[in-house]
Amino acid sequence: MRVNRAMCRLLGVPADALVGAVQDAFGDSGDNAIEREYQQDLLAGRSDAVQYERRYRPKDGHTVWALVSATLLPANHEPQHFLIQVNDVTERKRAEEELAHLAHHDALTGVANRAMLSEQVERELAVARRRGSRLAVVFIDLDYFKHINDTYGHETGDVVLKELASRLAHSVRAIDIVGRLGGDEFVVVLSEVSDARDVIALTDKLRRECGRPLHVNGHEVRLAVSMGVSLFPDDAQDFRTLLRFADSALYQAKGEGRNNVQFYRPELTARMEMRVRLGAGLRTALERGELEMFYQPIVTLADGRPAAAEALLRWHHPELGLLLPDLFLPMLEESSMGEEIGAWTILESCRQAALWNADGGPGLRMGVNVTPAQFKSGRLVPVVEAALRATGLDAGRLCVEITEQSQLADTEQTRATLAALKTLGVLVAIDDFGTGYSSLGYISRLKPDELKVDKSLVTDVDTDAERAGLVVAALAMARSLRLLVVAEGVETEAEQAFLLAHGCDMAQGFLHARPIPAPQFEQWLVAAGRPKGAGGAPAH
Ligand SMILES: Nc1nc2c(ncn2[C@@H]2O[C@H](COP(=O)(O)OP(=O)(O)OP(=O)(O)O)[C@@H](O)[C@H]2O)c(=O)[nH]1
Repeated sequence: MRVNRAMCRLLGVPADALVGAVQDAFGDSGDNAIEREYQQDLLAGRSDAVQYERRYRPKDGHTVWALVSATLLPANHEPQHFLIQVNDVTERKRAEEELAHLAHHDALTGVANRAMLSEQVERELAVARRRGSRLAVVFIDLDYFKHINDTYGHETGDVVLKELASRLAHSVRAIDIVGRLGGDEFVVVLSEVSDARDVIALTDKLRRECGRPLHVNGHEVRLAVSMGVSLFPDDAQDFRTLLRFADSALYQAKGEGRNNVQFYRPELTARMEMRVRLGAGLRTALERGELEMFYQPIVTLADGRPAAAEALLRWHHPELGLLLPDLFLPMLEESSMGEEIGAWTILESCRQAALWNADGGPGLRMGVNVTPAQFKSGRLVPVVEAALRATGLDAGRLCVEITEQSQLADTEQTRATLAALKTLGVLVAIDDFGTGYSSLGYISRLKPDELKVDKSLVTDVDTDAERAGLVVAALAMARSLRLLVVAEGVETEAEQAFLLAHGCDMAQGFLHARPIPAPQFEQWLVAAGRPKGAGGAPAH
C-alpha cells in the first residue's frame, strides 16, 4: 500500500505507520465493514467505481469525515490494487449535523422540538407495542408564565424556560424523552412505567424539581407547573391522540387551581369537545344577540334597602340553553372575542345603571366583573372611561369587581390600573375574598373600596365556628382599612343576622334575590322599596 503526504497529514502520522493499518487502526469499525463490502463489489465486478462516506479516527481522538472514491487499478498482476481517493469533508459534515440538530431541537432550550419529539415517541411506541409495556405522555405547562414575562421581562422568561428544560432533562431517566412544543409547553414521555403509581412518583419528582424557586438577575422567581398525563396503551394508541388527551388532563389540572397533576379520564374528551364548541359559539354570540346581563341585588343590612346590583353575564346558547359564566368564562378568556365581550359587559351594565339612576332613582351602585385578562390587558381604563362617557353614568356609581386570585399579582401595573380607575372616580371591589391568598398588607396596598366575602365563608357562618372566626377577622380587617364589606351568597335569615351583628355592611344572595333580567330587577326594586309589611322583597 502506498499513501501520499496529504493522507498522512489527514491522519497525523508518517506513511510507514499507515501501511497496512489504515482500516484497522484508524478507522471506525462500522465504517470499515461497509468499506470492505464496497471493495468486494469492485473485486467481484459488480461495480467499476464506488463512492461512499466514512469516518477515520486519528490517534488524537477527533473524527475525520471522508468522501471516498475507489476503483480497481487495471489488473496487470496479482494481487489486485485499489485506487482510493480520500476527500476530507469534515467541515461540510459538521455543518450538516448542525442543521440537522437545529431542525430537530428547540433553539432556545436545546431539548427535542415537536418534530423530533414525535419521531422519538413513535419509535418508543413501537418498542412498547412489541414488548407490551406501558408508556406515559406528560404534558407540562408553567403556571402563570405570562406573569413572569410581564413582571421580569422576556429575557428572564427565556432564562426560566431554559432552566425548566434543564430541570426536566435532569430529572428523567435515560430512557425518557423531553421536548418543548412551544411557549411554556413541554412534554415528557416516560417509558416502561408499570402503573399509575410509578407515573405519580415520577411526575411528583418533576413537579418538585420544576417548582424550586429560581434566581435570575437578582430576582427570586417562583415557579410552579401543572401536568396532564395520558397512558399508552390504556388511553390511546397513537402519539397524536395521547398528546391530545394529556392536554385535556392538563386543562383539568389548570382548572383545579394549577400546581397539580391530573390523569386523563374519558369524560374529559366530552368536556374538551364542549370547550371547542363553546369557544366557536362565542365568536358569534355577541352579534347574534345571545348575550344578556342579569342583575343580582345587594342590600344594606342595617335597613334592608337596595344599595347596589352586581351585573352577571348570561349566554342564551341556541342549543344548550341559558349558560352561566362558570361554563364559558375559561373559553372567553382564550377567545379572540374575550376583550370585545368584556367591553360590552361594562358598557351594558353602565347603560342599565344610568337608566335606573336617572330622574332621582334609587342611587344604585353597579358592580361589574372584570376578568384577569381584561384587567391585565392595559385597556381596561379606556374601556371604562368610554362606557361612562357614552352612558353618562356617574363614575361613583360604578364598582369594578376584581377576583382575589393570584393572577391579580401585587405588581406596579396592578397598582397603576387601580389608581387610574380611582382617578376616574370608579370604585374597586375585591371579589371572592377568602378564596385566594391575600394578606392584609396586600389588600392595603391595593386600596380597594370594598371587600366581597366569598359564599364559601358565608354559608352556615351562624353555625360553623371556623367560618365565623374567618368572617369576623375579615370584618375587623375591613374596618381597620375602612372598607365596605358585602357578604356574598347569603341564603338564610340566620346568616344575615350573624353578619349584621358583626358589622357587615351589605348582603347579596338568594335570601334577597337570584340574578335576574333587568325587567324583573325593576319589579324587585319596586317591591323592595315598599315599606315592610306591604309585601317586602320577594325571594326569586
Ligand atoms: N420569554 C418567553 N416567553 C414566551 C415564549 N414563547 C411564548 N411565551 C409567552 O408564554 C406565555 C404563555 O402563557 P400561557 O401558558 O398561555 O399562560 P400562563 O400565563 O402560563 O397561564 P396558565 O398556563 O394558564 O397558568 C405567553 O405570555 C407568551 O407570550 C418564549 O420563547 N420566551
